[in-house]
Amino acid sequence: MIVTSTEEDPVVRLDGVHKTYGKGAGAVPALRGLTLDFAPGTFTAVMGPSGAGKSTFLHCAAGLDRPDAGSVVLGGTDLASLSEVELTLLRRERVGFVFQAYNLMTALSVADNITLPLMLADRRPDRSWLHEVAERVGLADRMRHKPAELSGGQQQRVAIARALAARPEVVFADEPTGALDTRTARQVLQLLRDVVDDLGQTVVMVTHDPVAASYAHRVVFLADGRYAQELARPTADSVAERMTSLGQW
Ligand SMILES: Nc1ncnc2c1ncn2[C@@H]1O[C@H](COP(=O)(O)OP(=O)(O)OP(=O)(O)O)[C@@H](O)[C@H]1O
Repeated sequence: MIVTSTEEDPVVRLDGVHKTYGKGAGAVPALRGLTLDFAPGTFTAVMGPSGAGKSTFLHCAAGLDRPDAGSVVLGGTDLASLSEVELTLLRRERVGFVFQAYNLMTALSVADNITLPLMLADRRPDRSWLHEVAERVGLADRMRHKPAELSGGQQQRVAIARALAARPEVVFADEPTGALDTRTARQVLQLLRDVVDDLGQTVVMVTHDPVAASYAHRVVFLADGRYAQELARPTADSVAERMTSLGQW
């Protein structure tokens, strides 16, 4: 298990990232010189008080939005050097996403949802990898079902399988267990941890929940749009304690 890495290049590196919404008197600075990196094969939780810049960080890191200043390098590619089309392709082929609301296509089967990113990228599915992913998320016998026929936890596991299908360099998860009950949430979090430990996937998860964060190798705390501090080998208690020391959540 890799907890931190000093030798390998990070999968994602943000350096001095600034992002302000709006202009003039109404301008809201969301990121104010954020520098942060994520080593390969690690699971990082990103936390911080409301308004700390977590969503903005995720959008900039995943190439969904562009910083005003500073750089984001993903798998050796400086995102600022890419055109909009190239950025779309990078998101499709090199990044996986898991959202709170699953975001599955209701008309498609589980199997088609999982392979959708590959179809969009015009890539031939790697059958043995898809089989491994389906087995791992425990849905191999549900491939022909529609999302509405699955529980919330199962739908989120489909979303995780979809995120893994293209073997992305990094998976970004935004409150992936926010809509799930406690027991189901723990299963989904353990699944995320397992894909990191067993498959070497890199996962970055934004969360408000100290229990969710405790499944990560490392918790990074943001405050006022900057890196504030971090915690290795977190427990729910140690995360909750740090949260209180960072002020109002
Ligand atoms: N589209 C936008 N237009 C204007 N201001 C925005 C926009 N998006 C975010 N902000 C502001 O930027 C700051 C950081 O927002 P962000 O959503 O990144 O924080 P967050 O840590 O994810 O917060 P939360 O935990 O409440 O979701 C906040 O002050 C927010 O109001």
